[in-house]
Amino acid sequence: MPSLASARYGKDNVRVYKVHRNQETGVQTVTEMTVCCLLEGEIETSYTQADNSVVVATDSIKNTIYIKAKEHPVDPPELYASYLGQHFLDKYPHISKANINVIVHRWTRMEIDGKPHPHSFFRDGEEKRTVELVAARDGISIKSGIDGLTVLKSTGSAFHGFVRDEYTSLAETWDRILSTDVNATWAWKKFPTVAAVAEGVERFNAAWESARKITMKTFAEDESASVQNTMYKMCEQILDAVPESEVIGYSLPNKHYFEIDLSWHKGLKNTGKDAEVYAPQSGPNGLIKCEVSRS
Ligand SMILES: O=c1[nH]c(=O)c2[nH]c(=O)[nH]c2[nH]1
Repeated sequence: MPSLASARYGKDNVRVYKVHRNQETGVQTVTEMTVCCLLEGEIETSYTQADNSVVVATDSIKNTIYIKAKEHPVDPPELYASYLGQHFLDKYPHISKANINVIVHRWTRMEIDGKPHPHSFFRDGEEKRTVELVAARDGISIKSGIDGLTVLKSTGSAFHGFVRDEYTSLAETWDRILSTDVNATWAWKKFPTVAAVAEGVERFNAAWESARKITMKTFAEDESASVQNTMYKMCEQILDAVPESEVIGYSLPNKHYFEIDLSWHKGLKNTGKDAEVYAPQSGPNGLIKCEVSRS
């Protein structure tokens, strides 16, 4: 006899834009996000018995996403997601969990003639700020993150000493190109209430800035022995910088740049210390992940 093992539903890809207009200075500030909201609870009969009396329509969920963005600040996204998630628990007794994902897109203020422009912005990269939040009856779990921060260093990275056997063709290297699209997350200790999220709310933007700085500084300055070792150093530092974080995670593709032997053409030297022109690879790529927690 089949039984419903798990179920959640809601609205995905809800695009939201909010502007704040400072009436005194005339300066406007904008936020653009993509929101996903999926509900769980006593909703089994909607699947098993066509009982729609337990269904908050996904259209109403979409409306709620807009209304909560109007009623509350959307910066930081962790606080907005908390208000949104808690709303579904407060309003509908049969809903036990609201899973909220927020992706914040970059709109960076333009500088015109050396001055920040009051209402014009540009997209300075596809990097996103992310929030994965679960609002439940026993509290609010939040994982914040960075996604799609593309970085490259042209030296200061090595990879040697790895297993060599009859499957190995990769040469050891003491100087290689290192490039990746950073996905980093930091999970917060559970918050008992929205009020606890709101109290000391500066923690969220401060953590995002620290994580971003640590990621870039460590990437740039570490004499990397491997992706594994460099990412572990990043995790250690974020745990230190963000005392309320519990688990730091990284997922890093190793985007390969291959040397090209051009010696067949007039003896051109383009390998080893003479390598200048490389072939960036779109795949396959390495994929290295880890999570680091406090022991
Ligand atoms: O930093 C690296 N880690 C690996 O595990 C690995 N494997 C590989 O082929 N190249 C690399 N580079």
